[in-house]
Amino acid sequence: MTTAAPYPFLKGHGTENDFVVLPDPDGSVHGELSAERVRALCDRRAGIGGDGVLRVIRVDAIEAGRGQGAEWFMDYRNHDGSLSEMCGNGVRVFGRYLAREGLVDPTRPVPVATRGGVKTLTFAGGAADGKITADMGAPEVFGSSDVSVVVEGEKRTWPAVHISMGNPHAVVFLDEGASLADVGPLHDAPLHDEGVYPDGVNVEFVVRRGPAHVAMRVHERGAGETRSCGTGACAVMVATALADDAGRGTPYRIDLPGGTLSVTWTDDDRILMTGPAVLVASGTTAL
Ligand SMILES: N[C@@H](CCC[C@H](N)C(=O)O)C(=O)O
Repeated sequence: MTTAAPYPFLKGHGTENDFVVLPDPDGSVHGELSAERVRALCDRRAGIGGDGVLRVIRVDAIEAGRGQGAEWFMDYRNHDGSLSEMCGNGVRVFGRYLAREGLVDPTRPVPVATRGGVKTLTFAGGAADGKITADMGAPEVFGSSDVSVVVEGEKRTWPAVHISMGNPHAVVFLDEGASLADVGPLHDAPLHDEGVYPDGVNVEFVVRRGPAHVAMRVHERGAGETRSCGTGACAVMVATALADDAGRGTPYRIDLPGGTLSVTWTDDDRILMTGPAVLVASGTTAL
């Protein structure tokens, strides 16, 4: 691997879904950010460590003319260097960085361009340091009977609900009385139908905790089991609200190993996800 000149990075997380943030406003620092470099940065022993990388780059430097009013593009990469359309925890961390650096005005909605379209961030109380709500747009629900997930170690197959939040999800409801630990270790990616998910899938396992309240574990495409997944929490909320036949506008509490997110499905078919976003370190690296 080639060694780069030292360049700035930050480390942040949203409900312990953690990211290496790479400021690269005009695209001159990283050029074509290689999968190899992403893997080196995300390595938890030899690198900085993270579930993914968030490159902060101006729309004009990467997708000129496609920002629909957004100035900034979240160039998201998974831990293994693969691309994803969207990252829900990542976009809040991305917004935290922009607000902290004075690159956006947190008293106003902030549009962020992603491969999954423009997502708009709202900062609680207009403050740069409170919770952040991401308007994740409309979910796509593809049905509930023809998708299954197999966790090899447990030799179990579950039906799953196929939902897209820009990226693909399979939501599995465990039987009443089951616990999330019953799924067993999620070291390997759950098996899934390649015909349904040709580009892989994020798999969520869900138990109910009470009215409009669930808990979940997630195995992320390109990252393994993580402590949280924002788009996964949104997919889980949609699947649960459909199962509940719930009216729109009810906030659902989604507990994850790394924290709690609140997700609401609006009357006009948008998913609003609210949660924390934290920057914990900054420095330079030549990785
Ligand atoms: N952790 C993210 C999702 C990241 C992308 C995902 N692994 C994929 O490949 O689609 C989130 O918070 O949404």
